[in-house]
Amino acid sequence: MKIALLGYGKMGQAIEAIALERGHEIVLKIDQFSTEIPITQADVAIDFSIPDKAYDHISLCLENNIPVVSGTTGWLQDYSKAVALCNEKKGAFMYASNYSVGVNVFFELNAFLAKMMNNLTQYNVSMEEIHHTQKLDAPSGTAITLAEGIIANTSKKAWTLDSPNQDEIPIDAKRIEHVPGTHSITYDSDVDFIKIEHVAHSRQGFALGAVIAAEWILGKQGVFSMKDVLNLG
Ligand SMILES: NC(=O)C1=CN([C@@H]2O[C@H](COP(=O)(O)OP(=O)(O)OC[C@H]3O[C@@H](n4cnc5c(N)ncnc54)[C@H](OP(=O)(O)O)[C@@H]3O)[C@@H](O)[C@H]2O)C=CC1
Ligand SMILES: O=C(O)C1=N[C@H](C(=O)O)C[C@H](O)C1
Repeated sequence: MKIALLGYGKMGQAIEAIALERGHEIVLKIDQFSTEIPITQADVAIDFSIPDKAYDHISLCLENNIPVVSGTTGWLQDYSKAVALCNEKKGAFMYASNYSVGVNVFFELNAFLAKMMNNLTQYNVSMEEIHHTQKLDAPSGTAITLAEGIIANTSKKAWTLDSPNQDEIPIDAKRIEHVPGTHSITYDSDVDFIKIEHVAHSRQGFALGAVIAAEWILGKQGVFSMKDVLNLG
């Protein structure tokens, strides 16, 4: 498979290593200095860039009938536009806030736990995410997906980085050198707390998941998520 890497930073380079190991070819590497993107050289594109560029990358791919897998976070105000363009062009597009298998299992666990905790009003829910200091967005895309999982299964209506009101889930976004990605959810009461946590040891899990998603999307038409790729039962 001929892959275009739209964004060739920490994730782009981790994806390149795994894609080459799996027998693929990298035909384009785009960074902030790239002046043109000859996307039609590629069979599939993988976008891990910056929030301000993600929609431009995705729409360029869809306009040129190139399937695109995006992992860039912090651009979701344009997500519905990307979905509409994909449907109009009969293209193939996937976004996931986190491509690792472990986090996708964690998303399911989070939803299950939220459902159980819904009527237990003595518990207060909160979330913490920790990432490296170069991260541009806060909270992380993964934290937003986790918050959406809680909102869908409880009376909570929104998340906040500030002091929460009764309807809100507080998210504490911490930035610490070299941390690849840690997310935890805590339900605290006067007598105990329940905490679930996912800790990434490195970027390998995100990168492998993105390459598997790119292999999977080739030849398909539609708007997909990582849930479509993984058979979590
Ligand atoms: N969904 C998931 O599983 C994961 C998502 N992410 C997300 O992926 C994104 C990238 O993360 P990461 O690789 O760590 O970030 P990096 O900062 O290491 O890489 C970003 C890349 O985008 C490029 N870039 C910057 N400006 C432009 C521009 N104007 N046009 C084109 N490219 C540009 C940078 O170029 P240059 O090198 O020249 O600066 C760099 O190659 C983030 O949004 C992050 O949150 C990260 C991990 C997992
Ligand atoms: O920027 C990162 O590094 C990461 N970003 C993603 C996010 O915002 O959730 C996924 C992962 O946690 C690493």
